[in-house]
Amino acid sequence: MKLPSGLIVSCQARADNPLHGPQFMGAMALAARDGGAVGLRANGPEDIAAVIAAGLPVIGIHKVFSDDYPVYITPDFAAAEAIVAAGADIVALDCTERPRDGEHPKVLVRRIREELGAEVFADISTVDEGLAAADWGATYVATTLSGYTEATQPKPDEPDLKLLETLARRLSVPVVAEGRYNSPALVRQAFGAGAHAVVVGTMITNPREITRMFVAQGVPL
Ligand SMILES: CC(=O)N[C@H](C=O)[C@@H](O)[C@H](O)[C@H](O)COP(=O)(O)O
Repeated sequence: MKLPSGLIVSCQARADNPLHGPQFMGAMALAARDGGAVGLRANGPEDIAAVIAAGLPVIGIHKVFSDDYPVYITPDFAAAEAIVAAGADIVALDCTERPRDGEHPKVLVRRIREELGAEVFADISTVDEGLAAADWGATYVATTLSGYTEATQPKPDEPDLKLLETLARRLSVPVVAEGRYNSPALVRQAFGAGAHAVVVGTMITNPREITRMFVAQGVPL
């Protein structure tokens, strides 16, 4: 399924989160769909299989953490294969130039498209990485990793609208805004800057973080 233009909701909860698990992420997906989301992003085969029931296009990722390498979003072909088998329409992967254990992202993009027949969603952090990923054949380029790589730290509170705007101007593939789009006003700015779609995670699907924000910013000491 192609990714329509609109709001995409990322339904993710790590193992330490009380909402971890396919039952919760499946329910989040239904709520997001009923609220008007046009697509979903989910992590790992189990959660992906659960969110598919919402009937929206799914951007699948497979986070695999390593002590030796910084790349963890779908770091290798086996990780991509597992999420396509679970039903992901689109595979998102780290397309930064950071060191990894295994094949270069250029090779992964080609293999995912040719061998798995899936579309590729390139998570990048800089203009050069975005241009390279589009050259390699990525179907979508997304600003997901801005603020999370050495080249883009320290992480600001605001999303990287400048990166989005530059890529949208220079690329012919759809550019997706992702990372710290924490309010409807910022989502609107992303569309104004040329985004094809905007992915929102924490502020919609992570009640623990939302509660922390209310407590930190709203409750008097
Ligand atoms: C850097 C990284 O690992 N980002 C992850 C990618 O899948 C998720 O943890 C984010 O929640 C997602 O990108 C949405 O962003 P935000 O939660 O800021 O709306």
